[in-house]
Amino acid sequence: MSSLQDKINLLKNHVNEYPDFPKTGILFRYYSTEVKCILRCNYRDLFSVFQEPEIARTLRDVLIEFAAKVTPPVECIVAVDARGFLLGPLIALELKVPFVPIRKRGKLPGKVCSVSYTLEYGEDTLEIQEGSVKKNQSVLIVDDLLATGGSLSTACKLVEKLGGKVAACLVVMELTQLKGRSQISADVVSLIQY
Ligand SMILES: O=P(O)(O)OC[C@H]1O[C@H](OP(=O)(O)OP(=O)(O)O)[C@H](O)[C@@H]1O
Ligand SMILES: Nc1ncnc2[nH]cnc12
Repeated sequence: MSSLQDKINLLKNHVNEYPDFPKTGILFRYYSTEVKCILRCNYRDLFSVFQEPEIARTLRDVLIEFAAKVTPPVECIVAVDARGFLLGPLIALELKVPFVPIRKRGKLPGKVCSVSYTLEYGEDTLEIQEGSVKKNQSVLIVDDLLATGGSLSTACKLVEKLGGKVAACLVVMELTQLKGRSQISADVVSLIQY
């Protein structure tokens, strides 16, 4: 039986990396005022993990192990468009709690709550459906990757606007040099750090 660290190392070995995606030298470069330099980050593709069912099963098991330990116990899983949707429902089904999506602007029907955030060039908006998270519900927010923290901190704001309590954020990968976790007041757990 392999240890938790063995499983995480196995996952790390199955995340494919691409140096110049989506565009050579332009996207996935981050300006961080903290470290006062331009960082070029390889694109980390979580989909490669899902090409091998045994590795995907390992990812699911590890995420569930972390999610089950969150206090107060998780009552709702929220995940961020789009790669977060690979993970959120897997955990929600096992924990027998609802799954709620946060999507990019204009993708969710019905009444929505919106929060905008700044990107290196421009602005983006994330949305959640009104009433999808209940008042005081203990929420776990899930995503594949934490970079600058813009997406995850905006997701926290949306959950809080609906009256939910962010118990923790869980990501598979964290680009630590970008210090994204400093944007988030809730606990942040990452499985793999680069
Ligand atoms: O910490 P941040 O700087 O906000 O970056 C992290 C976000 O970037 C990626 O999503 P992306 O917007 O590329 O969308 P996708 O999942 O639809 O590919 C990733 O899935 C995270 O949600
Ligand atoms: N380096 C990266 N790889 C994959 N997705 C990302 N989203 C933001 N930065 C990323």
